[in-house]
Amino acid sequence: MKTLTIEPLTKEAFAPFGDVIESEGRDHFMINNGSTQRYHNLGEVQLDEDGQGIISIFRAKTLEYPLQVKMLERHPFGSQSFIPLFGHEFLLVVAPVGDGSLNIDPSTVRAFRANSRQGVNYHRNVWHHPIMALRDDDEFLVVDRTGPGNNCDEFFFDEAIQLSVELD
Ligand SMILES: NC(=O)N[C@@H](O)C(=O)O
Ligand code: NI
Repeated sequence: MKTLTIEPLTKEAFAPFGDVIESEGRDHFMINNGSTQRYHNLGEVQLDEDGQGIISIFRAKTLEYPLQVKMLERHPFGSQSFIPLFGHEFLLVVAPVGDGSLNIDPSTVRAFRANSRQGVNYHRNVWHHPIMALRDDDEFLVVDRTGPGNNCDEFFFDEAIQLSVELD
């Protein structure tokens, strides 16, 4: 069974999948008469012409680890971001957009661990596992798309991929 190695989340490593939302090491400029640093345009909100951007909160239970990754999903009509509200680390499993077909090469699947000050923004059609909290009832601010059409494709692997992780 393929086992994923969990990589630390960095802007560079995650670039094929989307944006890392963080202030550490990022450019900023002063606003509000010098009282506030603006870390500008950290992520791109992507929408189709019929979509509407919305803000939600996800309260997530932890999954059973080690996790058998059986499926990934993608959102063809818009990006989806997850920003932790309680400052806890969380896990990501992703795969690149590929050729656009409803298929994922298991060798392209990667896992990342977000530190306590990072969020992510999955770009349109980037394959990802549904939110994987590492604390029960953890909460995430979610910016994504609502509108007509089915905005969630799922792909199930012939053989599950193992994700082992040390819980806090
Ligand atoms: N289904 C839903 O809104 N959540 C997923 O897209 C997810 O990535 O957690
Ligand atoms: Ni999603």
